[in-house]
Amino acid sequence: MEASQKDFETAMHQVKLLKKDPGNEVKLKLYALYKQASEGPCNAPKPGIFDLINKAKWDAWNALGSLPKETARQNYVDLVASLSSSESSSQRKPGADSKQSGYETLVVTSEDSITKIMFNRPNKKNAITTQMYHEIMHALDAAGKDDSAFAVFTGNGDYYCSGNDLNNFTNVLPDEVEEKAKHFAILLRNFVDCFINFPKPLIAVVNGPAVGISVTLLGLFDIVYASDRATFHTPFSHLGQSPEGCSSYMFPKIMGSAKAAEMLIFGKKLTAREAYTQGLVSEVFPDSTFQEEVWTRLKTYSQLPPNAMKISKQLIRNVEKEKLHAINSKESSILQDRWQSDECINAIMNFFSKKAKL
Ligand SMILES: CCCCCCCCCCC/C=C/C(=O)SCCNC(=O)CCNC(=O)[C@H](O)C(C)(C)COP(=O)(O)OP(=O)(O)OC[C@H]1O[C@@H](n2cnc3c(N)ncnc32)[C@H](O)[C@@H]1OP(=O)(O)O
Repeated sequence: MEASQKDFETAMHQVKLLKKDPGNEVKLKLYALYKQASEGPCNAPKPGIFDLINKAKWDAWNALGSLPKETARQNYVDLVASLSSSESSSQRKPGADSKQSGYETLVVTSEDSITKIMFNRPNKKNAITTQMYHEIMHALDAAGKDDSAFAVFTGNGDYYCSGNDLNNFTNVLPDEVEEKAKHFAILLRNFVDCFINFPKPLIAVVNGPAVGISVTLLGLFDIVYASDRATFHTPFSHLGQSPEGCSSYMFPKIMGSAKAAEMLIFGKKLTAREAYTQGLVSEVFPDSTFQEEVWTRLKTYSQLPPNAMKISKQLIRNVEKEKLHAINSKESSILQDRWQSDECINAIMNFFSKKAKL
């Protein structure tokens, strides 16, 4: 049914009740539709080029050409209805309805133009199970296509993430090891590829200790904020394994080969301050104010023009994309062999016999 004059008047009243400024672009659209609906095609003289505000209004109205009054009225009523409904949904309790369904190991929310992907196995220090690898890939794919400005990873509980869930190694029968190792190498390669390919700014909010692959991936993030309680640990040699997440290339590039070697070969654990000094972390915050300071800042950044941010991210990252894919492929194939080695199998058995807490 077409909008009536009464609907139009009600919409004009609703506009005045909007609590949030809808922004200049929307206000110009409202103005143009209002003028077209009430007076028809633009008939006012064109303002001078330095009369910027009136010229913008005139341009918006004039751009509607010969749009019929009834259509303009309908479009005006529809636009106001969408503004009112998005305002009332944004007034709902934060997080109440923004949580995306279909995830068991993550909490994925979209609010304030930010897609937040939270590791959600706090009792297991957010260790990454095979299900979680798949859910993260799915969440990244969706976040790359949704209307958020950027994606943020963080952890629920006291840990950011304790890396690969070592239970991924259990339940593998001796005659299945070769096949499983091949399968996991493909999974790992695809998983890391999702981070290399992610088109928007990618931010880590490292709320606590980070281990293994959750650390190496940080080299593929654009910004890393850390609580001063966070630590960064890549105990690959202890586990009979080798670096992944493109860290064999990104870490020496970020922190220099001497510092990267200490982390990736000897498993030196860094404090948040050390990680900051070495360029892995953008900024460190006191744990007591971490969440508040970081999210306030991210909300402000999320209001910047999203396409500009996306293009800048891609300019920074795309030069090395092919190289990173090749490195990822190499690291995954080396790990495929490592997982079948005695060094690795013994280290995993040690973890489960609780002989070797890292
Ligand atoms: C055949 C081929 C299969 C290949 C499969 C490979 C799949 C892809 C691999 C990609 C490459 C990734 C590499 C890495 O990430 S290497 C790093 C791996 N992570 C670790 O080695 C950390 C192990 N955990 C610990 O050392 C400690 O738990 C930790 C220091 C993190 C915390 O110690 P704390 O004493 O504070 O707490 P608990 O140990 O009591 O932990 C609480 C419970 O959480 C469980 N937990 C924690 N981390 C892990 C983990 N990574 N894997 C599995 N389980 C984990 C821990 O066991 C406790 O559980 P319970 O309460 O049930 O005992």
